[in-house]
Amino acid sequence: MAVALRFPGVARGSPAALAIRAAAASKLGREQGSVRASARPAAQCWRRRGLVARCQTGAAAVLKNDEATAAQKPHTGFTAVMKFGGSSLATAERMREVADLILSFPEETPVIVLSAMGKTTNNLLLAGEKAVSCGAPKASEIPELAVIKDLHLRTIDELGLDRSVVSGLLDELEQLLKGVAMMKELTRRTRDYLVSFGECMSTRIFAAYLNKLGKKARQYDAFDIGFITTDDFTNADILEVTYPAVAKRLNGDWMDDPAIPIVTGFLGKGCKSCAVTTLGRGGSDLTATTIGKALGLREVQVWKDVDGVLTCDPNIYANAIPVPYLTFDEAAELAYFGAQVLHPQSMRPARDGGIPVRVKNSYNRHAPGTVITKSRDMSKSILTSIVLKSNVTMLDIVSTRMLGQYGFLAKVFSIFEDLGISVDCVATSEVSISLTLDPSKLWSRELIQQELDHVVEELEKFAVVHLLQRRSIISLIGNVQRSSLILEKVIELPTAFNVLRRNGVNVQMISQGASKVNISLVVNDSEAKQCVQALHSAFFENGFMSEVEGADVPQNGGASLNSNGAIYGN
Ligand SMILES: Nc1ncnc2c1ncn2[C@@H]1O[C@H](COP(=O)(O)OP(=O)(O)O)[C@@H](O)[C@H]1O
Ligand SMILES: N[C@@H](CC(=O)OP(=O)(O)O)C(=O)O
Repeated sequence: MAVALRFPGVARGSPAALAIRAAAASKLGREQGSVRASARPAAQCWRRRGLVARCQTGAAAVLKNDEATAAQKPHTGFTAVMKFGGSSLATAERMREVADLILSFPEETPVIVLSAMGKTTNNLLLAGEKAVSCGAPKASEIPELAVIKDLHLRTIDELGLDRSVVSGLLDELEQLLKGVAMMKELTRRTRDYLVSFGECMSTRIFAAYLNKLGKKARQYDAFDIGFITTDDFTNADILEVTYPAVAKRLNGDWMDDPAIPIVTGFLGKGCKSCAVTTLGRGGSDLTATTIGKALGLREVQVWKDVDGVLTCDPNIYANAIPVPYLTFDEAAELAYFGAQVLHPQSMRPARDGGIPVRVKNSYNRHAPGTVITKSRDMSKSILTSIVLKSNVTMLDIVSTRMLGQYGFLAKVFSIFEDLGISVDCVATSEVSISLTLDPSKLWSRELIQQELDHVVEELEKFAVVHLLQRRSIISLIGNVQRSSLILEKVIELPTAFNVLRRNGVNVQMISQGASKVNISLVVNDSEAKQCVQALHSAFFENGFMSEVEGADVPQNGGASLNSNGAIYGN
């Protein structure tokens, strides 16, 4: 895969372009011919996987991805990324503690990634929604704006900083809300610009505070240092060009004038629009792992308000316990299926770069946390965590044709493809299929009832369709090698299903993905929490794990269910 490195102001064929070409080639130990340096006029684009990035004037050296990253890594004084989420930065007191925590690792030269303070992102979104209908004269009086101003100014005062650190941004924010109020609309693009104020303010405050403590720090807005994304506002993807650009900027600045970088999480710059984009809620985790990969660092630490990744969401069940080790695959699956603790995409750069991720508790810094790596000793592991994803839409589709007809599944999936709707869990037989629709995709596309009706209408041309809403997916994230044991436990007496039945829970679908890291059960939303609690007790609290540890267990493909999934009745 090729990426383009741009060097603004360097003309094609100029001595500088030739020098870049020669330097890149020699760095890679390659023939000069394998590296192309060229100049391109402003507004010309380079294309990658169909995505187009508009670039400034500059020369482009085309290298392979990993080589490009290597070429950008002549030096790094940096050792790790430390990311702190909103829950770690809720007040001035918390900012002090986080600064103290960072300074308690004098051996580290970290890159710091910060989210917005506390609930600031939610408050910004609420303020934006209220601005749409309140009328321009009232925009300054939106209560959430007052909460945001109060939190940030109070924090500045309590930390003994100058209010000018954020006063300009607060004025701009108020102007923006007035603009939204005048226009009476909040587009996704404006929404991203609006929420960016949270991270822009928290990083400025924190950098100023570290400087005040005598630790030299430099604030960065991610959209200004090479975080280039797609233009999918509110849910943008990071483009490959980001890695060399970010490495070049952070390493370059460090070499010129060493200072701890304090980078805004969650934000990027759209490749075509050049506007501020966001990476989806919780996206600062992804910013952190992206920087970790770009700089080839030893590890990425994400500091939260819990003792690591837990066996289930502690808000659903207080008996959840920390999981000490996870693989990238397990963590990605866990995040994708709804564990709010990590951003679903955040494991990708870490896995690609082979950078371990450590989930730690900023309120309990000595707790060991969770270490996420490429592989781990799975010999004693069975079930790792139970995850709940609520408000899911499920479809039961039964072919009206006889058995033996081919093309049924293909037809079903081509409809979803045509309508651009993403499917989550699937369980199938030859003539019927149950599936759930990915709610995050529904949210980001704001899929409306009309569209769902359209899906059903299309499917009804060749099938009987039941649309079932307000369902929950309960995902059992577990050991690849012992999925059959988990299934036995789920299905057979005297365990989980029995527990579920005793609790009157009707399991409507079971699906086991091909990766076998994940077994999913679909139940009604109203029964889901009770179901998670019952499963947690059955698996984690009744000695089951220690009972089966080391037991001679059959490998994949449990007798009860087809490994590609099966409908379990309704
Ligand atoms: N399996 C889980 N393990 C740990 N935390 C979880 C899990 N599922 C949900 N959570 C929730 O995720 C929260 C931490 O994630 P998040 O709010 O994104 O933190 P931060 O804002 O600090 O990045 C926890 O407070 C907890 O309520
Ligand atoms: N502030 C953004 C981004 C983020 O990552 O936040 P946190 O780290 O607090 O989950 C959000 O609330 O979505």
